Amino acid sequence: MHVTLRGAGRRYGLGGPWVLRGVDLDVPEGAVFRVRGPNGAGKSTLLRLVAGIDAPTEGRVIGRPRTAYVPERFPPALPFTARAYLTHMGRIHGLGRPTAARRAGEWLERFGAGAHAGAPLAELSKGSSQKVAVAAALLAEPELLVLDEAWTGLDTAARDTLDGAVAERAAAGAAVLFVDHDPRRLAATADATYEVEGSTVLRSAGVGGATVVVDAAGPAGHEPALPHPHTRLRLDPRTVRITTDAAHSDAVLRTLLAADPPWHIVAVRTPEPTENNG
Ligand SMILES: Nc1ncnc2c1ncn2[C@@H]1O[C@H](COP(=O)(O)OP(=O)(O)OP(=O)(O)O)[C@@H](O)[C@H]1O
Repeated sequence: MHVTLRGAGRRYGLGGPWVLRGVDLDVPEGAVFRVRGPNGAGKSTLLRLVAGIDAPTEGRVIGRPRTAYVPERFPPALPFTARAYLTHMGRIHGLGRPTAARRAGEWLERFGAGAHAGAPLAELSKGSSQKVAVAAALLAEPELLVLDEAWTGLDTAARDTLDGAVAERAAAGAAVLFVDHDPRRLAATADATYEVEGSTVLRSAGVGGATVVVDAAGPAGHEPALPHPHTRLRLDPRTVRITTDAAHSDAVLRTLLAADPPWHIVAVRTPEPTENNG
């Protein structure tokens, strides 16, 4: 089962600014999608809507796969040991107690936290708490895995383990949506990148390939006719921001310049792929 956002918008408080608006996003089975954007753009907000732990202020979220969500900050002060917490989470996800307890132990071992199984959560280090948080998400074998900077605080070995576990879940047909500040994170696994920009969510071109951003000005209110794969964002009545991949950017520019009346190219830029913007 996949999850779809239709015209989804979220704002906090009465009359607060729209963090997200008019978001259409389809997260199909087996897809691994990265979400990028500057601090405060609304990435966590988007992930909470997709994970179903927050509801949109307007618009709809369609489909509710069995979901596991790892938040940016894991509440560490729960009155459980690591093993008991994981077993409890497994039970919530419908596992029998023996299976939940066995998987709890296996995932703690896999993340190099086996020694902490009997430790109260409140006494764990930040990194060890994070291992428990990702183990809790993985042991339920969710259909949708939502990871909000879940790698932060993990040691190198645990990061690699999480990369591998995400690839495994995707291969098993689960959908994965993640935010991470390392641009190389899951580069080989991710199918697409979505940019949260100006309260909308735009699909970037291929993850490995360069993205080209073209700002073009034309007659007020006109939409450029572009047969090439791209996303667009209206910046003002005359100006449209077109994002495409490098392979199509020349054709996009030619089409804009050959239009009648021609579009004026205001700016062309290639966002640095190593830009540390999540
Ligand atoms: N619960 C909340 N109540 C009020 N405002 C909120 C709440 N959650 C988020 N916001 C606001 O919504 C905007 C987007 O926040 P969000 O956490 O989604 O951004 P982000 O892209 O994940 O940021 P970062 O990269 O810093 O983690 C921010 O202006 C933030 O202050």
